[in-house]
Amino acid sequence: MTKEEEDILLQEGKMLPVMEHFYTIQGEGFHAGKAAYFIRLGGCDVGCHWCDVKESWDPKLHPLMNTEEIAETAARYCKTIVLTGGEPLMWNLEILTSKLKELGCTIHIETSGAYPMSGHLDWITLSPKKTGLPLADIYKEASELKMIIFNQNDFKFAQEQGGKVNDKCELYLQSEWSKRDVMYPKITDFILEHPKWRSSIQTHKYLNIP
Ligand SMILES: C[S@@+](CC[C@H](N)C(=O)[O-])C[C@H]1O[C@@H](n2cnc3c(N)ncnc32)[C@H](O)[C@@H]1O
Ligand SMILES: Nc1nc2[nH]cc(C(=O)O)c2c(=O)[nH]1
Ligand code: SF4
Ligand SMILES: [Mg+2]
Repeated sequence: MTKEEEDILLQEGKMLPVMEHFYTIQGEGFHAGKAAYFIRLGGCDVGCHWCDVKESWDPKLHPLMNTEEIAETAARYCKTIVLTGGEPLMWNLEILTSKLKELGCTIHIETSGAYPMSGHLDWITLSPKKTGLPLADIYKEASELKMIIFNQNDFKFAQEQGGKVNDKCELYLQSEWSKRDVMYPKITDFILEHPKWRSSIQTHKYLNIP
């Protein structure tokens, strides 16, 4: 296949760069503890210096896979699918999510919101980043807001972003992993003062699962 032919299939969402796909337990946020099949798409230019999957950033390092085949594989394991990355909204998710819906799946997405929404998404986990702010449309659609706390300034950013989401959106503070010993005590104090927020912990890292 030529580069041009590949680009067309990517634009149409018929093929997608898949870094990895695996059956595990959702570790974070509202659905923590739930079995889910994760599809991690390559490609992200948001540039979080503490990102725990920097290997995902360059999409060229990840093989293009046939979208309908990846959907069929996922749905054989589980009907809860988590699309993540990288930044999954960099890609056209129409075909992937249509196929997953046809197979009876509920589709969750983990996103920074920095790219336009596409496809059929049942649960949107929005995790805004200062280096690539969410586009305006996603705030009214977000199911949960998951703010990463790396330092004290991030509480202010969390409150700003919390003011932009819809009323039904669940609000979470999650410490950046390497700062957890310092930041969870601060997150605890913050939540006791602002009880509409809840804490989220990357439980999969304690369980030693993907
Ligand atoms: C790797 S990102 C991929 C999806 C999307 N790019 C995003 O940032 O939402 C998945 C989730 O992990 C969070 N995350 C990434 N690195 C982290 C770290 N070092 N500590 C805590 N959470 C982290 C992100 O904020 C996001 O909520
Ligand atoms: N178990 C598990 N839960 C997760 N929740 C969000 C993740 C992600 O990287 O998007 C993630 C992940 O990588 N593993
Ligand atoms: S937006 Fe997500 S994938 Fe991209 S650098 Fe930040 S945490 Fe990593
Ligand atoms: Mg992760």
